[in-house]
Amino acid sequence: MYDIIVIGGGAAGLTVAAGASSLGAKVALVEKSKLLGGDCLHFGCVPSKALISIANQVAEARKTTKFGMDVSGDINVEKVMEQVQSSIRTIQEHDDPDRFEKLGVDVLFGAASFITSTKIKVGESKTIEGKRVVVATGSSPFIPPIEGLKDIHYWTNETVFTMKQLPKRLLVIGGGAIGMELSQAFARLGSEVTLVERGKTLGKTGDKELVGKVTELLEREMTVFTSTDVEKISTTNEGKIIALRDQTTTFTLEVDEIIVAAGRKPNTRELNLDGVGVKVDERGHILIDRYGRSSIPTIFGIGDVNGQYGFTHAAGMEGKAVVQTAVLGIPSKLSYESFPWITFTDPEWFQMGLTEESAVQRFGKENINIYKSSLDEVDRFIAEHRTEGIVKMITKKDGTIIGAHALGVGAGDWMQTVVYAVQKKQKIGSLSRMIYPYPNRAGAVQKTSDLYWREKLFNGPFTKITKKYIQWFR
Ligand SMILES: Cc1cc2nc3c(=O)[nH]c(=O)nc-3n(C[C@H](O)[C@H](O)[C@H](O)COP(=O)(O)OP(=O)(O)OC[C@H]3O[C@@H](n4cnc5c(N)ncnc54)[C@H](O)[C@@H]3O)c2cc1C
Ligand SMILES: NC(=O)c1ccc[n+]([C@@H]2O[C@H](COP(=O)([O-])OP(=O)(O)OC[C@H]3O[C@@H](n4cnc5c(N)ncnc54)[C@H](O)[C@@H]3O)[C@@H](O)[C@H]2O)c1
Repeated sequence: MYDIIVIGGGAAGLTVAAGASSLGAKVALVEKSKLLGGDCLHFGCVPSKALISIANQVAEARKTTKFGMDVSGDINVEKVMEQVQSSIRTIQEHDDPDRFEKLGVDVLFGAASFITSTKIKVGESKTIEGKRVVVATGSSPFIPPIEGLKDIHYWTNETVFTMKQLPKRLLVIGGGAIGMELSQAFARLGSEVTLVERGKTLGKTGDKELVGKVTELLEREMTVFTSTDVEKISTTNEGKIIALRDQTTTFTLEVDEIIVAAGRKPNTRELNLDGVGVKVDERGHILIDRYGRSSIPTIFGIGDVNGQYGFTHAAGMEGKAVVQTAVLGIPSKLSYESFPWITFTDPEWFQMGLTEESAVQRFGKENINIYKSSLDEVDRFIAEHRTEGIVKMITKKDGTIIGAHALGVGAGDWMQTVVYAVQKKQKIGSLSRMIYPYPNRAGAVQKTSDLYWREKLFNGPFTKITKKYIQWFR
């Protein structure tokens, strides 16, 4: 009898397996594919960031023509993907089954499903038993029911990182994080990209002002259609004919290849959750309480499978909390307070907490302050000719940060200071009091947080008092 059975060897499952066994629990980790690491390593974060980095290098190299460099020619995508795969292989070593076996974890390969709430079938014939079961089976690409799509070849995040030929004309369906990141990467590698989003905006949950700016920047490199549906796809000798419909008209487009990035679906179908009484929502996500427990309290659902926040760092946070709850019996809440994420477009888009719209709705306009700086006011970005972007911080009247958003080169890194401040319950003023080595990019945070003091100085009684004091001191 295991103390814990973990189903799924991705970001969430590996965190639990390593954490639980290091506390001395008897752990089994079951993985359906041949390798540990999950989506993030094999088809997600790692290959996409490797691809984005190469695409950005190509874009930067092309810019050097204006300094007299002779940069021309086409990209060999097979070679690009070789480098992408080599990034995966290097990180894979960290997720080697041997490492987990050495930690005391029994690693079993095969698809898992529930027989009872404590008995798990692995592959065709093996059965194991555990006091607690953590389901961390992740998610897969959702393929929308578009007429003609299933009859043609298309790419998803599970296949695209093995592409061998750069498409001349590429359609990307879906303007979420995957769609935005991959569209820009392929546009920079040399494809003519059309990005189609059926919703009103790209990155739908974002702060409206930043969504507008990201869209504007992407539109410089590709065609973007929002509020547009793909109605039908057919093929001819020349390519794929895409029938599109926006709010007023229908029109067609011809492309060579299609990437589908239209959302995710949880991997719960084959688990027999229904058979053991684990409740799921209408899309199949495991319904959990604030400790990550399902409707059967000894069964947990963490990572993409619970449909909360589809990020590796969410899976990690949930995994750590569940180790404490399931192994030590000390309930630890999953906490999404001050949860940040980054869309790795260039420039990067950082988001944390409330947007301006949601803050106004929640607290009322009169109860919040908005502090904004444009990157064309920050020396480093000016020096580098990379002034496209903005920092926006939203606070309560007392300076408590309730939202932080940024678009800018490297924003994902330099906005981490704000994450730390929020987690340490520091107000916006304390960000202004730090020393920022000149001219680092985090200077954009300083510039924005300085606005808080400036406002206090000019709108409060402080200047009147200091004036009087200086007169007296003279
Ligand atoms: C293109 C792309 C880019 C991304 N970029 C980022 C990023 O930059 N930053 C970020 O934070 N997040 C990113 N994500 C999201 C991130 O990849 C996921 O949030 C993360 O992988 C979720 O981890 P998980 O453990 O829940 O699932 P996974 O990592 O998918 O792991 C689930 C594992 O369970 C296994 N499994 C499934 N069913 C069974 C079964 N029945 N029995 C046994 N094993 C099973 C699977 O084979 C898999 O190994 C990206 C995702 C994609 C698709
Ligand atoms: N940088 C990152 O952290 C990062 C990067 C990539 C992915 N991810 C994770 O992966 C997941 C995002 O995946 P995604 O971008 O596929 O999903 P998503 O749900 O974020 O976006 C999918 C988009 O496709 C649109 N769509 C759906 N059907 C459509 C259709 N028929 N025609 C046109 N548009 C259509 C939806 O309106 C939606 O905006 C999230 O969990 C995200 O957190 C994170």
